[in-house]
Amino acid sequence: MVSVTVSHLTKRWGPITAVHDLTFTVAPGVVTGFLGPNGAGKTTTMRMLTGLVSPTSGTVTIGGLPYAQLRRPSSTVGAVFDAGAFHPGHTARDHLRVYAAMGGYPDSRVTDVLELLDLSGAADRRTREFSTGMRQRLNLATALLGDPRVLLLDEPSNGLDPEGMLWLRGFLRRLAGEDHTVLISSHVLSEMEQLVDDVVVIRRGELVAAGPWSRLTGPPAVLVRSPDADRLAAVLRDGRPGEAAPQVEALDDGRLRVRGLDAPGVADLAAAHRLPVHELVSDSTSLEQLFLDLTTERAATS
Ligand SMILES: Nc1ncnc2c1ncn2[C@@H]1O[C@H](COP(=O)(O)OP(=O)(O)OP(=O)(O)O)[C@@H](O)[C@H]1O
Repeated sequence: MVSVTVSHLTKRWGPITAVHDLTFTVAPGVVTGFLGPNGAGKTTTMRMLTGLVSPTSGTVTIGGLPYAQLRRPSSTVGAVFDAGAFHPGHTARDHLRVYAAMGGYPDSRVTDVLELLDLSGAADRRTREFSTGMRQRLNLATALLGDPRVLLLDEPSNGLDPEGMLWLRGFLRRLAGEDHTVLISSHVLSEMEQLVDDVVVIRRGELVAAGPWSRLTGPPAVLVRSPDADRLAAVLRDGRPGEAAPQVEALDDGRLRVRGLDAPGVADLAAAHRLPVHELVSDSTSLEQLFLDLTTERAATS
């Protein structure tokens, strides 16, 4: 099991401090989201993890060693940065063969990763015909040629459709389940909700929050709309016998925000009291708000 440890990492580009005194750990066996708004320093950090950019100060170790001291870096760390740097006339198999030869991996690995990434059927098609989702998978296949224990993905969800996102989610979950260490950056918090276990949030190159997703977001909330909101609020506040009372907040738009009771629980209580429910959704807007609160200037001054 290989952890990635970032310690007091700083990167200055001339007068710009892209990353400042950043310290965090990425654990194996979980998917960690690396979150921050545009320009926060995610790409710069990811590049420092793979030795593509050298830090001004601070260190990065992978399984206890700096990247430069890894015996076979591409069999320890696989990284996916920009999508689509393929020769348009090459087939997927051609592309992977070139990279396998560079890494010193046998051709059988090409067949393995094509299969792993659901690309066997497209192996002999030219990459110019590939969709965004297929390009992403070919990028992943390239990164996984050396069967690395650590996978770094910089904004992999860019341009992916819902089906592509669902596939990516399943794939990364599987890797984490096999004790891989997975770090995935994004500036879209809602896309990460179903995908990551842990988060590292940065703003202007500095750490804002790190830890399990659930600690960051607090208990999940649901939003419920009823024409009889006041009575429903009273019923929900009473909760279920023998359980902690849910928190209920009346919102300006007439809906109630409920914490401490899930959507089926809210629906069952409303039904038991014959109260009509016109809408019942999980509260994802609060996630975006949380992200904004964490990463905007207001957070810095409050
Ligand atoms: N090669 C470079 N030379 C000079 N400045 C750079 C360089 N690379 C990044 N920067 C600056 O460092 C800061 C952080 O950029 P970075 O690309 O790491 O952020 P990011 O969080 O990945 O953003 P995005 O989500 O937009 O990709 C920005 O101000 C950017 O302009």
